[in-house]
Parts: sequence; C-alpha cells; structure tokens
Amino acid sequence: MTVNTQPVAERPDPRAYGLPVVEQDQIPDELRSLVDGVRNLVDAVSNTEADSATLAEADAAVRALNDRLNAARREVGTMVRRTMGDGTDEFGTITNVVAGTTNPAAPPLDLEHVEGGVQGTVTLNTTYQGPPGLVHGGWIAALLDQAVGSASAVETSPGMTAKLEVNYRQPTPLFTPLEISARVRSTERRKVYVTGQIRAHGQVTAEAEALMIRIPMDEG
Ligand SMILES: CCCCCCCCCC(=O)SCCNC(=O)CCNC(=O)[C@H](O)C(C)(C)COP(=O)(O)OP(=O)(O)OC[C@H]1O[C@@H](n2cnc3c(N)ncnc32)[C@H](O)[C@@H]1OP(=O)(O)O
Repeated sequence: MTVNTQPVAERPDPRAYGLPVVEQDQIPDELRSLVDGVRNLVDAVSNTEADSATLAEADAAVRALNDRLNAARREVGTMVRRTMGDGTDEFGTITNVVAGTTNPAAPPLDLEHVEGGVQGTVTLNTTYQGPPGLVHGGWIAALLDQAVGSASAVETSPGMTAKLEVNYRQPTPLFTPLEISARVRSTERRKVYVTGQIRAHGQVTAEAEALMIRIPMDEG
C-alpha cells in the first residue's frame, strides 16, 4: 500500500480560494441548540397528526422565524475548521448535508480521525427513512461518501469523489446506533482508493469502494 500523507500545514487553506472560514469552536451555543431543535422540528412535522388550528399556528410561527433568520445569512461555500480528538484539523462546508455543523438536515454525525481513516456513530430518525423503519439507500450512499471523503482528506488531502460503489448487504435500521468507518487503502498520484462500511449491532449493512481525486496542489 502506498499512502502519501501530507503534514496538515501543507493542506490547502480554503481562504486561498476566496472561501470564508469559521472556527468550529466559535459557532455560538445558541446556534447549535437551534440546529438540534430544528432537526427535532423536521421529525415532528414529518410525523405530526396535530389538528388544523395547531398546524396553522405552527406554520405562522415558522414563517416569522424564517424571515428573522434570513435577515443575516452566511456566504454560500462558507467553510468550517474543526479539530478532531487527536488534534487533526479538517475543513468542511458548514452546511454540508451529511455532516455540516449548522445544517439541521444533516444527521448528528461526527467522524473522528483513527489510524488509516475515520470513524463515527450516528442514529437516524424518520427524516432518513426509505422503506418502513429502514434508512433510505440514497442516505446510506451519502453517509459512505462523506466517510470516504473525510478519510481521504485527513489521511492525504481534500478531494472530490470520482467513483462510489455501494453494496447494500443488509437493511440498515432507523433508531439504532450505526458505526460508520472508512479507510484509505492506497494512493496513486492524485488518486486515493478508499473503502467504507456501515455497521448496525456489529454487522455490516452496507459497504463502499470509492475513488477520490485530490485537489491539485504544488507538490514539486
Ligand atoms: C474536506 C472535508 C471532508 C469533505 C468530505 C466531502 C465528501 C463528499 C465528497 C463529494 O460528494 S464530492 C461531489 C461529488 N463528486 C463530484 O461532483 C466530482 C465531479 N467530477 C469532477 O469534478 C472531476 O471529474 C474530478 C475532480 C473527479 C476529476 O477531474 P480532474 O480534472 O481533476 O482529474 P484528471 O482528469 O486530471 O485525472 C486525474 C486522475 O484521476 C483519474 N480520474 C479522474 N476522474 C476519474 C473517474 N471519474 N473515474 C476514474 N478515474 C478518474 C484520471 O484518469 C487521472 O488518473 P491518472 O493519474 O492515472 O492519469
């Protein structure tokens, strides 16, 4: 296996590409709490059987909140820098739909750097439902895409997914802690070959093989 790891200092800084960067630990607690509340709101709205009067009241309250929050919006492409438990830095888009810190549509997934890649745990509610009681296949692919991308970024340098093959081995259940992991297997110039798995109750429910292409940088 060839793995050409690079020191963090040589990874590209999004500011060099004109993208704003927010430090993860400077995101206000009130925003984190709001994100969590809206995540629960989406689940509540998806499943509610409330009466019409309650629905009309909730609708008006949500529309008023939208107006207030939209008065001050971030720039599209805003990045967040977070430091993982082992001190590794990672940049990601702040509204990333799978792991964005400020995106209530994103499940509460934190991937940590481990030897050779990343791992994390997430429990999904009905927002992510496909078949009854089960995770939607598109979301399974999205979780694996994020994991292989993150593994490639922290083990080598950030890139784009060029190929992602998902093998759905078992149904993936809702309301169950899912272990998500990905490992870099080999690299060849800008190509990074990565595998990923999702496990429920210790059993693999889905696995992926991916090819990431690293963003070109001056590497001599
Ligand atoms: C940072 C924090 C963590 C973030 C995690 C984020 C996870 C989410 C990741 C995504 O979802 S990314 C979004 C989905 N992916 C895309 O939209 C990618 C769309 N495709 C592209 O933008 C370009 O095709 C791509 C950047 C993948 C490659 O274009 P390049 O012009 O940079 O590549 P180039 O043509 O120079 O080829 C470089 C090498 O890669 C190979 N290659 C490129 N595309 C390939 C492909 N599709 N399949 C197989 N091989 C491919 C190519 O043959 C060559 O191999 P060699 O080094 O052997 O010559």
